[in-house]
Order: sequence, then C-alpha cells, then structure tokens
Amino acid sequence: MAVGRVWVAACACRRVLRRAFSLHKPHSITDMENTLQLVRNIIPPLTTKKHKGQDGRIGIVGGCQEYTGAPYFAAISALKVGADLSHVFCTREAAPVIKSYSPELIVHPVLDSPSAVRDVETWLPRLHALVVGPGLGRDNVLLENVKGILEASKARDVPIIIDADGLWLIAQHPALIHGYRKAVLTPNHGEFTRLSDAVLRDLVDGSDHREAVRRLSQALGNVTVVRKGERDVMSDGEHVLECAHEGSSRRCGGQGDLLSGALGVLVHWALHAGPKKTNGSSPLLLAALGACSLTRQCGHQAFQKHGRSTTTTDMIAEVGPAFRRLFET
Ligand SMILES: NC(=O)C1=CN([C@@H]2O[C@H](COP(=O)(O)OP(=O)(O)OC[C@H]3O[C@@H](n4cnc5c(N)ncnc54)[C@H](OP(=O)(O)O)[C@@H]3O)[C@@H](O)[C@H]2O)[C@@H](O)CC1
Ligand SMILES: Nc1ncnc2c1ncn2[C@@H]1O[C@H](COP(=O)(O)OP(=O)(O)OP(=O)(O)O)[C@@H](O)[C@H]1O
Ligand SMILES: [Mg+2]
Repeated sequence: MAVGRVWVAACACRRVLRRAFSLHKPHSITDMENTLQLVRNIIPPLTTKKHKGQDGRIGIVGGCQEYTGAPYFAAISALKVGADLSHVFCTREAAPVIKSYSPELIVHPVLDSPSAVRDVETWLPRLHALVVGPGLGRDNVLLENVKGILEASKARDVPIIIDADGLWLIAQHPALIHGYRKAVLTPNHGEFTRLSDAVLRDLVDGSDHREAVRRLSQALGNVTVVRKGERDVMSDGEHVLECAHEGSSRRCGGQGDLLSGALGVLVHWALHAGPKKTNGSSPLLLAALGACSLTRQCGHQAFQKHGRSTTTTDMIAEVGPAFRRLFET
C-alpha cells in the first residue's frame, strides 16, 4: 500500500515535470526526463559519515540600511535547501537586524568597512559559493568593495551567483564577470533589459526570450544567464533550457532572493558532483533548472495554503516538502 502511494506520487510528479520543462531544440520527453534525473543526481546523499560544512558553506554579499530582508531570504533558503553554513557579509548597521531574524545565520558587519575586501577574502577559502547582490543597494562605496570581492573570488575560482544590485554593477562593468565560467546571473525582467542594453550592440527580438537569453550569455563570454519570469529561461550561450513549472500568481518581493540562495547551494553540489553524475551537461544549467523548479514549487505549495496572503516567508517554509516532492520521490 505504502509502496503504491509512493509510486503514484512519483508518477504524478513526473507528469507535472514533463509539461513543465522544455529544451531549446525539439528533444523528446525522454531527454527532459533525463535532464531532471541529472538534477536529482547532483544532490548529495544524507549520511552520518560527513562533517559539518561538507554539504555547503555559502556566502551572501548584501544587506544595507534599506534592505535587510533580501540577504536574509537568500541565506536562510541556502540552509533550508541543504547547505550546512550560511554567511552574510553586510554593512555594519544591517548586521544586528539580520542577526535578529535568525540565530542560524553567521553575519559579518564588514561591507562598508575600508578593509571589506580583505575581510571577505579571509573567508573565501572556506566558502563553496558566493551570492552577490540581494539587498546590496547602489551606494558607490559598497559597489567598489564588491568589485574587489568579485576579483578576489574569481582569483580563487569560487562559483559566483549575481542577482539584484550585483547585476546593476555588472551592467556598469560587464568586464567584471566576462568569460568567468563559474558565474550565474539571475536577472528579473528589468535587470535583464538593463544588462542587454549595456552589453548587446544590436537589438534582439524582445519576443524571443530564448534567443535573447542565449545572446546575452554569449556576449558575456558564456556566463550562465537565468532570466526569471512567467517562464524562466536559462542559457550558457550554447544550450537553452526553459522552466514553466507551475508556481503561484503572487508576485510578492523576495522570491528571487529565495532562488538565488537555493542556486548557491545547487551550483556547489553540481560542480562537486563531477561530469559522471552530470553526464557531460553543464553543471550550472542543471543547478539553475533545479533552483527555478524548486522556487516555483515552493510558490505553488505556499499559494495553495495561503492564497493572496502568501509571502516569501510562507514559501521558505515549503522548501523541505517542495524539495522532497521534486527531487526525492
Ligand atoms: N524584503 C527585502 O529586503 C527585499 C529587497 N529587495 C532588494 O531591493 C533592491 C532593488 O531590487 P528590485 O528588484 O526592486 O530592483 P529594481 O531594478 O529597482 O526593480 C524594480 C524595477 O524593475 C521593474 N520590474 C521588475 N520586475 C518586473 C517585471 N517582471 N516586469 C516589468 N517590470 C519589472 C519595475 O518596474 P515598475 O513596476 O516600477 O514600473 C522597477 O522599475 C535589491 O537590493 C533587492 O535585492 C528585493 O529583493 C525584494 C525584497
Ligand atoms: N509571471 C510569473 N509567473 C510565475 N512565476 C513567476 C513570474 N514572474 C516570476 N516568477 C517566478 O518568481 C521567482 C522570482 O522571480 P522574480 O522575477 O519575482 O524575481 P525578482 O524580481 O528578482 O524577485 P525579488 O523580489 O526577490 O527581487 C522565479 O522563480 C520566477 O520563476
Ligand atoms: Mg531580485
């Protein structure tokens, strides 16, 4: 009986997934199933043989006077997805606020200090991925420090996810990330337009999202780009994946922050899994597909319970069940 129930749940989930994902070229359903199986492959098993930190130490660079929620959402989402430790590097005055949201986060009040780059650099050898931008703001002193943090992270080969105001910085200085193959950019509609205007010489047909994302990725030297929206479209300049997994009709703030934190962990897992597990597919694209589908599944489940009052906090409460439904059934 129990086995039967599990099998039905798995089948129902597969049916949803078949409808929800498509590859750029007309690949078969089996190809899509295989792509999702590859996402499942990168998830590390839970065993008693590991030490704290092994499944992910993620850093979030962001958090200033105006925005304390965004870095919190990203950092707590990384933990809920399965990272062991989540660090937030924010300004001095944002730190006590972020700490007060959760005792589970490690919060460094360094981002507006003259020694910001050095302070973050000392942590870099211990971090598996860095998420740059949620709640960063656009203060020039902070952005200068973030430039230094990006250079230091690249020099150490640390995977970098860039979101929100981090993308504002990239639109001003695309060379900061150009050609770095361990970078993922996660623009929303406005951020994508700003980046395209800054980077592409000639206009792209705005209605062809897949081609627009592929071209932006290519122009940035094949960094992976995830364009969030009604459908999420992601590309490494060569391959294009699309995620239209059922989400919610609520557009409350913070959902992109959840996605960026989740992506930080999945990028680490995908790179750590190695080419045998990913079967030659781009690890960053697989991680992106996983993070998009998970965020949307969280939205779907939260919306079923809370309807119009759904907020990002409700979605974060769904990370565990959503993860199980998508990847562990
Ligand atoms: N609780 C917190 O602390 C949170 C803090 N956050 C932090 O806030 C900071 C700024 O982030 P942001 O996303 O508001 O940036 P920004 O570029 O000003 O975008 C707004 C512009 O884009 C447009 N626009 C957006 N989407 C669109 C769409 N689908 N379709 C069409 N237009 C669209 C929109 O257009 P409008 O509706 O105004 O005409 C507007 O012009 C950043 O640090 C972030 O992390 C957030 O993470 C939320 C939770
Ligand atoms: N119109 C839509 N329909 C369904 N899902 C959407 C829609 N727009 C965005 N999403 C989903 O919401 C999540 C966040 O995307 P969104 O565009 O809201 O990011 P954002 O603007 O950066 O969010 P944030 O408020 O955190 O900054 C993504 O998983 C995306 O798939
Ligand atoms: Mg955002």
